[in-house]
Amino acid sequence: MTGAPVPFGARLAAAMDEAGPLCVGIDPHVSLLDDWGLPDDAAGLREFGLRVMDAVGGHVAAVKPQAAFFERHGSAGVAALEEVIAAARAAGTLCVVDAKRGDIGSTMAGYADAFLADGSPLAGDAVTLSPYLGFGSLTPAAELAARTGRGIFVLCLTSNKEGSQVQHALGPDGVSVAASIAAQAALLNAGAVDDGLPMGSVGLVVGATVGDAARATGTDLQAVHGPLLAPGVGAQGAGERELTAVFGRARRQVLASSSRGVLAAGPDTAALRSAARRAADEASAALRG
Ligand SMILES: O=C(O)c1cc(=O)[nH]c(=O)n1[C@@H]1O[C@H](COP(=O)(O)O)[C@@H](O)[C@H]1O
Repeated sequence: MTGAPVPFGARLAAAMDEAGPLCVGIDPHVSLLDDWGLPDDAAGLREFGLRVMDAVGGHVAAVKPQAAFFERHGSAGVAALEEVIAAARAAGTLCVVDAKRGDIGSTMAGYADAFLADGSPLAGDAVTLSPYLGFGSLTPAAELAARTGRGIFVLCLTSNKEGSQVQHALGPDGVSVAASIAAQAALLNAGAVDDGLPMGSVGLVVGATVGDAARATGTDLQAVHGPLLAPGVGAQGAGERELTAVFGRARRQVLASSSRGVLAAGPDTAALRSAARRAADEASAALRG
């Protein structure tokens, strides 16, 4: 007899306690493939992703393959992404598939099946989603994630400077888009709070580069009671100081994410692993101290 799956938020909290609050992004940029002596084709992507998994699998809380780089090579690239997701599963390392999907509700159900259903080759442990067709349009994904013990990370305050155009905008009620997204995520996590879980499974994406945007937009990150995926560490310039400043009292919920900052140490396995270790130690010092 199998019981209900352990919810993603609880699994992530345990993984962060054990390995430190770091996610290694698997972003096979053409320039990195070149540096690693790999071809810019599906076989190169596969090799790149599996080498990263070999180096960091079992050593970090999570990995985050960036779907865009795999999709560049069509179905063969997507097959390589599926292999990387399977390798993360085999290593017991949580996998956030960075696909940033979002569509009207009935189509969203299709994306939900692709990235969150048991048995789907593209399903990791969580997926990144875009709420800009309305937070409610993500309901099919939130519901399926809850049923399968997976998680979702909803874009809230993104690390790019253009994001503020949309995310800082005020609705008719005077509430910013970012604050409204955070409040709706908090509602979905209320059950986890009631159940005494360390975190809910509905997370937000909040870039480590956003400065005081949470305060400026009235976004209560701590009240989300869910994981906060924080890209922008490393190559985009954020470090320990920024992580502490951006997240303040919400910092224990944060999963810092670095792609190029770690990947630049490759292709040597030991060098990649120690770059990930250093990044995890920095994230721990900033977020857990
Ligand atoms: O959802 C994301 O992960 C994401 C959101 C965001 O606001 N900013 C951001 O950089 N990302 C992703 O995080 C990764 C950052 O890569 P590096 O800048 O190389 O660490 C890329 O895959 C981005 O698509």
